Amino acid sequence: TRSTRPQRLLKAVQKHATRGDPQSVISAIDHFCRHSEWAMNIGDEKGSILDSVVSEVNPEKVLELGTYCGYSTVRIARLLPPGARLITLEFNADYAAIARQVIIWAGLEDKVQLVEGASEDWIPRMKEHFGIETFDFVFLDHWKDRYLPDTKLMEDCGLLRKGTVLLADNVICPGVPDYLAYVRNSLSYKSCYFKSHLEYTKAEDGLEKSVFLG
Ligand SMILES: CCNc1ncnc2c1ncn2[C@@H]1O[C@H](/C=C/CNC(=O)c2cc(-c3ccc(F)cc3)cc(O)c2O)[C@@H](O)[C@H]1O
Ligand SMILES: [Mg+2]
Repeated sequence: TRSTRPQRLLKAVQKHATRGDPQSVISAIDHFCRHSEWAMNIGDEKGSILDSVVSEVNPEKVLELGTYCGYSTVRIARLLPPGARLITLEFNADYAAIARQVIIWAGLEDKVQLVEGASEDWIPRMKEHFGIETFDFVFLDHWKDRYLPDTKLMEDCGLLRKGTVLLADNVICPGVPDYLAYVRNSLSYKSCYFKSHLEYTKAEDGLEKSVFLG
């Protein structure tokens, strides 16, 4: 049977990227998506904004919602200081399998814990299962109608502390109107918009950075 797009993306990484070199993995995926097949990775333009926010926060504990093929997982993990940890949640077994291989090819498996499961099931278990008190940085890039309920769930589970940074992809395209209204109007967040473009296209998209005020 015909291979899937994530399988072809992984093949491109294993063919063109140097094992243990995260930047070459990032470049191989961006080349594949720009010249072969579009895929919903954050991409190089928004990815540079993600890099700058991660570098500014310099987080010890990171949560990513929606691993997909692991592109943003690699972008974030490559910037983390020694001892820092990234937990990424992915409930599609096929995508999780591809992402695991991409993360291993980048040589970042020691910094990343990929959990195969749904955010709503695992957010409430972060403390007892992973010994996580609070997260320093959260990247939201899963189903767009889940950004808001999962943010409220993280608040209710006490996983956000004064200063935790939430960074949300696709706030324009496909768009997350309910989430945007919440973080921009809530007195518990200081929010700002980074205008950019939808990955590998000229369409407008952007990232919303929201700092939890406690
Ligand atoms: C049920 C909620 N909980 C979840 N828990 C764990 N993993 C989850 C969850 N939801 C979704 N996922 C996973 O996250 C990923 C989903 C991402 C959804 N992203 C998009 O739809 C998206 C879509 C576009 C896009 C933009 C313009 C288009 F014309 C077409 C597509 C661009 C993007 O950057 C996107 O992120 C998948 O790997 C999915 O299996
Ligand atoms: Mg996205």
